[in-house]
Amino acid sequence: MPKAVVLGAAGGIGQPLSLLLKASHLITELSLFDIVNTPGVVADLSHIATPAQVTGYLPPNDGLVNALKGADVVVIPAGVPRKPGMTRDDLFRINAGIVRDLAKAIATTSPKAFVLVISNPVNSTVPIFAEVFREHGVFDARRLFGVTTLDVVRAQTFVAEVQGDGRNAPNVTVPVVGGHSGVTIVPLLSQSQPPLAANTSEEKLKELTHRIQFGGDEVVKAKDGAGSATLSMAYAGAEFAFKVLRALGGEKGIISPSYVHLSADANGGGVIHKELGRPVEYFSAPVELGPNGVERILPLGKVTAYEKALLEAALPELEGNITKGSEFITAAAPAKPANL
Ligand SMILES: NC(=O)c1ccc[n+]([C@@H]2O[C@H](COP(=O)([O-])OP(=O)(O)OC[C@H]3O[C@@H](n4cnc5c(N)ncnc54)[C@H](O)[C@@H]3O)[C@@H](O)[C@H]2O)c1
Ligand SMILES: O=C(O)C[C@H](O)C(=O)O
Repeated sequence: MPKAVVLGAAGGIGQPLSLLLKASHLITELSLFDIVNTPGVVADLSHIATPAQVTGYLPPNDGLVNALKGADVVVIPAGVPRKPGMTRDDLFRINAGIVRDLAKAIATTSPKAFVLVISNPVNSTVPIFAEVFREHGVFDARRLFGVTTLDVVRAQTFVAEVQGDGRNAPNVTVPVVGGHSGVTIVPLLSQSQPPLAANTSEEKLKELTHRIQFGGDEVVKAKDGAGSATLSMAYAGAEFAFKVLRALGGEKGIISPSYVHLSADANGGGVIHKELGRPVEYFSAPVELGPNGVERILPLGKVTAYEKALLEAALPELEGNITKGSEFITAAAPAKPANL
């Protein structure tokens, strides 16, 4: 039975996420790391009568390394959240260095683990992980995931509300693709199941799209300086982690959108490149999960002219975010000695 690790476990997301993981019977070991307050979180969770045995670690010494030893799945909500008026990209200055250091520890301690990145800006932090893993010779695109599940969860909820039955949210499916910030979040509302009413106005479609793209801002505004989504993110992060764990356990046919390097499937994301009309390195698309991680990236399928325009609007920002993340590592790498 697998070991799950949470890095940033004492934070706003980390605590409820660790609770949901502790409550799950899919894991037997739950290892928590944070730079503060881990012992209290561990003491609290360890009284819950579920199989997972909880251990906690702090820096300095080998806290992070010990937390990561033998990890099968590492979930990462470490880093600072937004305040009103900030974009996710504004978090790069602080979070890029945090995730780089966590990535180095994973690369050297648990290079085979599935890595689920929540820390923002996800569009850039995932490329940071990939480049650090590449530098250490352990990059496997099939095992690195940007967690975009919250966008899907929001889409389910908001579409069910528009359909007049909020209670049906768990039965609604809406693919949400692209990235995880503003216009890079692209809901494919034409593929909603159950479908939106045929007479849904263009205005309503735009309103719904905007709400899914900027749902995070609603929470940041309501929290008024006290952070961003934590509880809904913990729910979404756990939901995705459970899918990964079930696939790891051999369950077949599990599909979930996730932000991945498109080399993760056998044809290198060729289907998506064709659909988008240009190559893009990372993209959130529905992926089929298996015991080795990504088994297959599914095509986006039929999109409307409106959705095509949304995809076109998403790509420049997404590509800029990807380059920023990758170059944070590659530009800092020492130059290779010239071949004499
Ligand atoms: N992917 C998504 O959909 C999504 C959704 C919500 C929030 N987020 C992001 O998740 C991150 C965390 O949000 P939060 O609300 O939990 O913030 P928070 O400030 O409440 O918690 C962050 C935790 O990270 C810890 N931390 C900082 N540096 C660390 C390090 N080097 N190693 C380990 N832990 C470290 C902090 O001590 C803190 O406990 C933010 O970047 C936020 O933007 C992403
Ligand atoms: O909005 C944020 O900054 C946090 C998160 O990315 C979200 O979508 O809620």
